[in-house]
Amino acid sequence: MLNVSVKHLSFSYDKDLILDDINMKVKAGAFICLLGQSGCGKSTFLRLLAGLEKPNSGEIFVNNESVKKADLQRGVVFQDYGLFPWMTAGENIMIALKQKFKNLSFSQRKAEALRRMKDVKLAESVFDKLPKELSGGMKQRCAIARAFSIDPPILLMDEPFGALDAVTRIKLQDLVLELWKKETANRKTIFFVTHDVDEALLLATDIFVFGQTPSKIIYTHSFENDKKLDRKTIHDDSEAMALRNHLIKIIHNEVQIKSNI
Ligand SMILES: Nc1ncnc2c1ncn2[C@@H]1O[C@H](COP(=O)(O)OP(=O)(O)OP(=O)(O)O)[C@@H](O)[C@H]1O
Repeated sequence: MLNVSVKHLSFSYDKDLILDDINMKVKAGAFICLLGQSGCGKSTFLRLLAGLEKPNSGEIFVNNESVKKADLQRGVVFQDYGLFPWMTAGENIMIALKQKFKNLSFSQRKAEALRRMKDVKLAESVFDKLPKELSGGMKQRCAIARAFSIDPPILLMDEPFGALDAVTRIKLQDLVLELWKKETANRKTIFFVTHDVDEALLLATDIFVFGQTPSKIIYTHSFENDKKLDRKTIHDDSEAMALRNHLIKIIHNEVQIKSNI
């Protein structure tokens, strides 16, 4: 389990300042949801966490070690699945396993890939199918299986369910929560970008809201004792409803807020 801290992080694309002095302390095993308007820099922030971009100033630390480049400690799941189109679903998982577990034989990797597919409720027959033969939900299950197969202590998820229909989205939200919760001793620290406040309320132990560019963190909310809301509470409970409405107003600049941190 790994803690993450972000200290005075700033980042520009050429001359455009996108992230301006971002600070964050995240405890190991937290489920962090990142909210903010389109274009505010959430994906950019995830790319910095992944080590795919370098900050102009400031640093990201994972257990006090500065992030300098991408590595297998941080897995990534993208909205567009990121599967190699020329490989079958099974091969997409096996190639990730090969990177991480170099000593596994082919049959061991195949067995592990099948086990990971079962975890995300994909039938064995999907193993030999190409991504183009799968529905969006199946592709995303495959991408999730691949990310979990290398067992990264930190998982970065960039709007993973943004392209899916409502029912599939609900199923995959439940699946990710189930996978995250079942690792009680070694829970992953998840950073999850979403536009959807309800999704954040359902998944998050902590919510961070980014303002518009140059973006700062303008609001945070942590649930006490990592208590999680269920779907019914989000829609029926007055406190949860008030938080939901408040978050929506903050994201859409309807309330003037400097920062609550
Ligand atoms: N490779 C790039 N080169 C130049 N500018 C970029 C690049 N990637 C993103 N940007 C710009 O940086 C800003 C932040 O983009 P980013 O994708 O991080 O925002 P976001 O909050 O994730 O948006 P969305 O919610 O729409 O995905 C935007 O203005 C975008 O146009």
